[in-house]
Amino acid sequence: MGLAGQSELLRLSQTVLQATSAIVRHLQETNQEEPSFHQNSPVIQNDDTIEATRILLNDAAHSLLRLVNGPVNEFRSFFMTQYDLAAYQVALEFELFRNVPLNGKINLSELAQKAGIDKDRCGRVVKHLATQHVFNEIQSDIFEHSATSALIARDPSIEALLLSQVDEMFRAASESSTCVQNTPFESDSVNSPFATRFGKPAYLWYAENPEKGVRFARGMAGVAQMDSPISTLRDDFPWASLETSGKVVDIGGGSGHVSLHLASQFPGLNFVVQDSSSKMLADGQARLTPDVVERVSFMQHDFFSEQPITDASAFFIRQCLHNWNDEDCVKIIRALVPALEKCKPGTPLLINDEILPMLNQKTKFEEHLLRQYDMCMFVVFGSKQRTEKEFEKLLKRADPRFKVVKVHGTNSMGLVEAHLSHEL
Ligand SMILES: C[S@@+](CC[C@H](N)C(=O)[O-])C[C@H]1O[C@@H](n2cnc3c(N)ncnc32)[C@H](O)[C@@H]1O
Repeated sequence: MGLAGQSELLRLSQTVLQATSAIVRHLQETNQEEPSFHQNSPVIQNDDTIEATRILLNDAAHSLLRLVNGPVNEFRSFFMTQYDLAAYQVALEFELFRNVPLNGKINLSELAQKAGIDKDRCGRVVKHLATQHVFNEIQSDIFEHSATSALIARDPSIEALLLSQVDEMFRAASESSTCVQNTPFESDSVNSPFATRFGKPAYLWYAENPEKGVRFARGMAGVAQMDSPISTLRDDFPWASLETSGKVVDIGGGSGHVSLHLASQFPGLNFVVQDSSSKMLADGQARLTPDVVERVSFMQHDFFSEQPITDASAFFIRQCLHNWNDEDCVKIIRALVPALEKCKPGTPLLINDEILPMLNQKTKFEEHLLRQYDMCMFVVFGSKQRTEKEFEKLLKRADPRFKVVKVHGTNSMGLVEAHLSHEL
């Protein structure tokens, strides 16, 4: 029994019921069909309130099941997780998702033949996945897509994302403790599980394996669909308050998809996309649309070198610092100081990254998702996600005159606004 004499299990199940009822009401009020596992099932169109309800539901349902299952049953489900990944690895690598027809069905012999593998292992993999509603086995040895498997078949960026995770990242993750054993007090791209497995840091390995690099980059578009939508950025910061014709410098901006989006929303602003990769910059240049072509430019720049633009209205750096350890981040931020000293006082440095919550600031469900990214950064780059305080510490280490004036944004991505005081 809980503190108030009420059953904790019932309290959690009531939360599950209330949250589910709110979602069903939302579907009815907005004339949406309920989702099913069918391959053409609609997905729930959320607004912010329903998204908050979905999080509450997940948190309560997971806690409820964990309590009812108890630790032994929990570990019975967990300790073979790597074999779930093994099934995904085979299914993705041998294109089982593509080979099951959308809006049709296929028997096992034909599927194995198309995949070019033996019928026995093909069947075991698909049947394993079907137990998680990834594919439906509609009759013995006859399969069709489920909503989940159909997404992989339809969306190349999701397929690429999953492939790079179950291929190189899964292999890299398995070297995590070896990496820490090798360098117990040092973590960077050279001393990362990825480098332990592949012999070099991820960015060098991808440069030498361009087909995997392209797959990785395509997968990043899949991540943006799930977790770091750039659409919310428009409202996360008062961009329109920057001076007219102001210049926003998008540091490590890749091919500039964020600047292109913001430029289309704020016709009074100009953007300079900086990146070390000439390939990405050329890719962005080729994607300029007439409405922004005059206002978005591209510049090759290494963010460890002194920032050359000294008349910016804002410096913006998105999802770059989480790829680097603290020492490197301090160098990246410090390279901006001479430029900020020459810009107008109050010129914002905007750091757009996931922000790890303080204890109990978020539900366990949400914190777990964020900490999965943190472990991902450790495995791939020997780097980390940070709390607001950790960002503040980095800024102060780079220059004690930095002050965090506000943290914008309410979803998993935050926008830390820092100013450099011009007084000594
Ligand atoms: C995770 S991506 C983020 C891209 C973009 N800001 C976004 O949010 O989609 C990191 C970016 O940092 C760039 N990068 C890596 N090392 C760099 C360096 N030394 N100088 C400038 N850019 C660099 C990469 O080329 C890549 O585009």
